[in-house]
Amino acid sequence: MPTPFRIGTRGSPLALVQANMVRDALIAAHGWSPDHVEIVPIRTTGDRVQDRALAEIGGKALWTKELDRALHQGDIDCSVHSMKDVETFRPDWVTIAAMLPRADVRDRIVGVDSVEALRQGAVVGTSSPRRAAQLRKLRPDIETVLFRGNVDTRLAKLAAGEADATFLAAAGLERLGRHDVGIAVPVETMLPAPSQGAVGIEVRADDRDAHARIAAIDHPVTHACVTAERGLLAALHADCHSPVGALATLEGAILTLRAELLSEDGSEHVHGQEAGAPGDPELPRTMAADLLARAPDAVRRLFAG
Ligand SMILES: NCc1[nH]cc(CCC(=O)O)c1CC(=O)O
Repeated sequence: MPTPFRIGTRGSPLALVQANMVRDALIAAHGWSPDHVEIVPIRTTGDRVQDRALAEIGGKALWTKELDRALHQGDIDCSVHSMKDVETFRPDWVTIAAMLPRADVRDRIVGVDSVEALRQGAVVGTSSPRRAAQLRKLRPDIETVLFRGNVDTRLAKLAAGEADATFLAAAGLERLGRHDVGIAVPVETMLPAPSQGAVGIEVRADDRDAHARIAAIDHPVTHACVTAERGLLAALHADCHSPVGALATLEGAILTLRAELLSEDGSEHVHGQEAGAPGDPELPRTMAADLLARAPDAVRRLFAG
């Protein structure tokens, strides 16, 4: 029997579904037999710590540190991530070799049918600085409380009356088969997090075999859009503390990047939209410079880098 190709993943239900999508794609692309691919779940600090905001306890590295170590040591051949959870700046020894086709990029609101339908003074559970700021931009009367944990934990908190509503990414809900949960919020109302809905696969930069195998399942449209969104984050020196929404779309040969930066309470904000060639690293850089130049002080201060 050949040595199986090892796919490293976090152990959460969503992460395992996404790892299985990668497994299925590899089997289909290479005609491999199912026992040629092995899924290796790895428990991360981010999975263990559920009671504080992600930003507070160390950011996106919490989801990637243990997986990085396993990849670096050669315990796994690739690692699968929600691109939204992948740090803006990655070490040189690792390469994002592919992205799967993106799912619905929108947030879903759970508990009420829309942002507009929230009662005056409602309480909304979220730990996302972006969602809190975007919500309070539209509805300054609303209060936010900390909500973390997996989908079921958050829904249980909602059912227990800890909040009137919460937000969850449509992508995660769909991949978990929870099509019944929540109502999609239009991107015009809440611009999604950069990379939301995209699954990425990393390999060691020096592992040419793994790179070739993984590159075969790449979805170039998703890859181009998410690369532009991540380029914007890099140019802004932004991370998971930063209230920023961004969404790139590709139609024909034109990539359109939309972005919004907000102050923490959402009272100040700046929005931009620019079109250009996919893969042009100048597009997100120019956009970042333009947004920062136009941003009110309370916003620019958050992106001082
Ligand atoms: N920050 C946690 C996280 N990372 C990826 C997803 C969902 C899947 C995705 O957006 O790709 C979620 C949950 C959420 O935001 O509701």
